[in-house]
Amino acid sequence: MNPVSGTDEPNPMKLPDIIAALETEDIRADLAFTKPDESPALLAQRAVEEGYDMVIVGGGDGTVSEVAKGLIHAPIPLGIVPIGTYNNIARSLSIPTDLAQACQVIAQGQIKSIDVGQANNDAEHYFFEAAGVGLDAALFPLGEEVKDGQWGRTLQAVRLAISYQPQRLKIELDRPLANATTRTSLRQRFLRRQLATRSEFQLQALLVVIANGPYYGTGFTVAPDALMDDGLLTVSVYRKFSKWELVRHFWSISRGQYHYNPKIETYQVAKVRLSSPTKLPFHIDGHQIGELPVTFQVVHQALKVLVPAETSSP
Ligand SMILES: Nc1ncnc2c1ncn2[C@@H]1O[C@H](COP(=O)(O)OP(=O)(O)OP(=O)(O)O)[C@@H](O)[C@H]1O
Repeated sequence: MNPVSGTDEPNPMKLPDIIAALETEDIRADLAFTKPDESPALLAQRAVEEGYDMVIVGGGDGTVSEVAKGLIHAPIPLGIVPIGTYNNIARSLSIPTDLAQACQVIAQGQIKSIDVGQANNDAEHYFFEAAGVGLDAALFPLGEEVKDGQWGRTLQAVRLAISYQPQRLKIELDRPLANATTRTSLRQRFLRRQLATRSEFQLQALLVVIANGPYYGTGFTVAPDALMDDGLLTVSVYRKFSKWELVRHFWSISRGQYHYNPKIETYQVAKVRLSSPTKLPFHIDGHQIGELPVTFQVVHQALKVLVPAETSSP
């Protein structure tokens, strides 16, 4: 459990309720708290080695993803008690935020093997929500401080967003465009006819989001149709957006309303490579970890998670 995830009452005060809810479900758990400067992935790995039946994480997306990293390809599942601020991973998996209901899912739900994203085939660089290149990668370093209500940082983020220019990018998909296209914009339909057999293209874009699930960041519905178990990442290319359109779009997706916009091209692939003639950073789950070129790929069914029984995907 992360004692500081979320913004409401301190998590240790929720502990008696969580333990009682687990006991009601006949689950007896040993408890460990996360530390600010130590990845809880190690705790999860140790639990696997010591023969525990499952690992239950109480925390937000940062904590859930760190614990999950320790369980990639492990034989035991992850149970999630979402007590973070946005809980995108839990939301993507239809796990309730009510503590008792979340514990019920852990006891009575089904085990689902979900996909995980990976950057550059690097065992250190898994992602669960989304990766990105362009404006959001530039903004994410400011994100945590904005989340903490530091208004100076918010102003800095707005200034950066307004002055950010579209970037030249080369996008290489692992399949021909015609096979990667989901909902089609006019340009996509044009591409589909003209370039159906091509799998790479060059363009200028404000940002490219590579989503594993529907939600990321501060609760954005970024890829409403993304499933976490289909072996595919959803690549959304934001082209020719005016700043005003972008603000409007992100405002509405932060409120769960996703409107299909013909200026967003969407592709579904298992692997995508992005490169650029300029130095551009990329992020995974909000952490800026390197510069282009980068290859993102899906690791199919990498993680076992307890989700509500008989719920259709994600
Ligand atoms: N014992 C601790 N004391 C202080 N900070 C901690 C401790 N354990 C973990 N952290 C920090 O908590 C952060 C992760 O928080 P987490 O993402 O779980 O919550 P959140 O930000 O409220 O939720 P969400 O990501 O869903 O919005 C990491 O930055 C980590 O370093």
